Amino acid sequence: MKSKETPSSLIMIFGATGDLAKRKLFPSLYHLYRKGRLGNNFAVIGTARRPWTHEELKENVKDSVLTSIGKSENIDEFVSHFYYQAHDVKNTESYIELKKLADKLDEQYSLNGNRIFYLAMAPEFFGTIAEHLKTDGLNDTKGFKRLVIEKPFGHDLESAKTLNAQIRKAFNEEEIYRIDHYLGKAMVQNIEVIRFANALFEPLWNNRYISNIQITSSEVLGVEERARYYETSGALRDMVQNHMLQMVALLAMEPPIKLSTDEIRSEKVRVFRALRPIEGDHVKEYFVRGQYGSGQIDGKDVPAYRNELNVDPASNTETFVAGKLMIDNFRWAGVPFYIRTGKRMETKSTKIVIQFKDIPMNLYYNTDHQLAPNLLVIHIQPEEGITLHLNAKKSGQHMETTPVKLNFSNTSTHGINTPEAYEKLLDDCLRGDATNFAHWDEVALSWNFVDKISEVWENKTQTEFPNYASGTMGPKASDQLLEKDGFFWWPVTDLDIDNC
Ligand SMILES: NC(=O)C1=CN([C@@H]2O[C@H](COP(=O)(O)OP(=O)(O)OC[C@H]3O[C@@H](n4cnc5c(N)ncnc54)[C@H](OP(=O)(O)O)[C@@H]3O)[C@@H](O)[C@H]2O)C=CC1
Ligand SMILES: O=C1O[C@H](COP(=O)(O)O)[C@@H](O)[C@H](O)[C@H]1O
Repeated sequence: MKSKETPSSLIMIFGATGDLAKRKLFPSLYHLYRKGRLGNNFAVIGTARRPWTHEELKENVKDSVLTSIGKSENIDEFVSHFYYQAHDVKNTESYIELKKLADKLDEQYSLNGNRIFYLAMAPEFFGTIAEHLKTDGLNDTKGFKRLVIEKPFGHDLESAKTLNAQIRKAFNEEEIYRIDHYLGKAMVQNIEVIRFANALFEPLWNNRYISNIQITSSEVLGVEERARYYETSGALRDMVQNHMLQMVALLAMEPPIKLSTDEIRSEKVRVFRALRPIEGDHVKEYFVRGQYGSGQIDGKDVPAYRNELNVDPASNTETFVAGKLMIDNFRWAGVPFYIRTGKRMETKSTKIVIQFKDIPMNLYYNTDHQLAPNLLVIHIQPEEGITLHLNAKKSGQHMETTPVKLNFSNTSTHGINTPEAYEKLLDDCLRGDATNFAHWDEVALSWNFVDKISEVWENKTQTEFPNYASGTMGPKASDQLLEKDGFFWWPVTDLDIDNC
């Protein structure tokens, strides 16, 4: 559970010259500082190989924050808390220098030995850094020690186990914060509240009333500069193993007995344990993979995945996945959870559609329009909110129905901008709340599920790649996946709050 006190802490960012630090971490720390969530007893050490000075880091932090807030502001006081130490994570001696600086700042800012180590670096370094933090005494202080680890947490179950064993030599499970930034998104956090704080939904949240659940997370961007990583990952490892399965778990879990980290995590783990394994010949029945071809985005031509920088021209990597997940427990027996995610799709959107079963008898059957099913749409991004699709009487003399929508827009209610996911997660970590981070058991079970699918895909080259044009919603087979069950993907753009 979250502590209400403003913590004092040293925050050490490994990979401080990188993209994540610049685009997400520095601005998030600034927002926390502005809101008084960081207090004044903090110091940040940025490290990377580049021979920057403290001043160069400060300039970079300034630039990143001002770009992010889009206006000029005096942030010198905030920036004065930042320090830089050039450091190669493979070099033992530089940890000794790092420790000296950390101990000095600890005293200067009265940090009580509290330390957060944020690994914003390529995953191949995670294990080495964790080991050095222990052997070189950086985590040997009297305060709290927390290790924040970026994704991907391994490449498969085996490598994830190896990594976990490495970091567990230096940190306890309670000290490890495995980031899944979707768990910091306002509306992902809202799933629990919608379900467990509304008498209206919880009684209906089961296979008696829900016919299917659809989760779409589509991106317009292509692979950009990340092909080296993405070629070894693909959409299944990049998005499904973590973000998509985490959303499934939050939608499907039983109500926890209380809102503690352990209780929530244990309910999510039970969902992963109930996930029907999809393996061997069943993979093609339940899962569809796609790779984008060339096409048009916003009227501009974009290249096929195989023509992107650093991509193998015969690449078998999937940039799109659609799947049907079954949760074999009492609550969800028979209810498909459809997921789809991909790059270079028509629109940037993450939405969850809960489709309720039709009413038992339609009194209005003979009117012009057949009754539309009730839908609960949870808008995760870019807009944040909920829409409930109902049927009402059309105004006029006749007894005709018309679909109506009840909207709640999170952004318009709570101000212009809800906090960035990273801001919330950093705040949680500072306060020792690991609820919105992935526990090892969740990571292991989700790799176990995904490995069985990737095993089949890696052994069988997809001869039809590319199989969807950039700017579309994926391959035809993704639509057929639902059609064979008598459903269809609700078009995400039609469901936008603005279109209501
Ligand atoms: N960028 C993003 O939006 C997201 C990133 N992530 C994850 O965050 C992590 C970082 O990603 P990102 O910032 O994009 O990566 P970048 O490649 O932009 O940054 C990598 C950082 O690591 C440093 N580095 C590389 N090798 C060494 C070394 N031997 N010793 C010390 N420092 C080193 C680099 O600095 P230098 O060259 O100066 O040494 C740089 O600061 C990855 O795990 C990624 O998967 C996750 C979600 C989103
Ligand atoms: O983790 C990742 O997520 C992003 C999508 O995140 P979003 O918050 O913009 O939806 C994805 O582009 C990236 O490939 C993946 O590594």
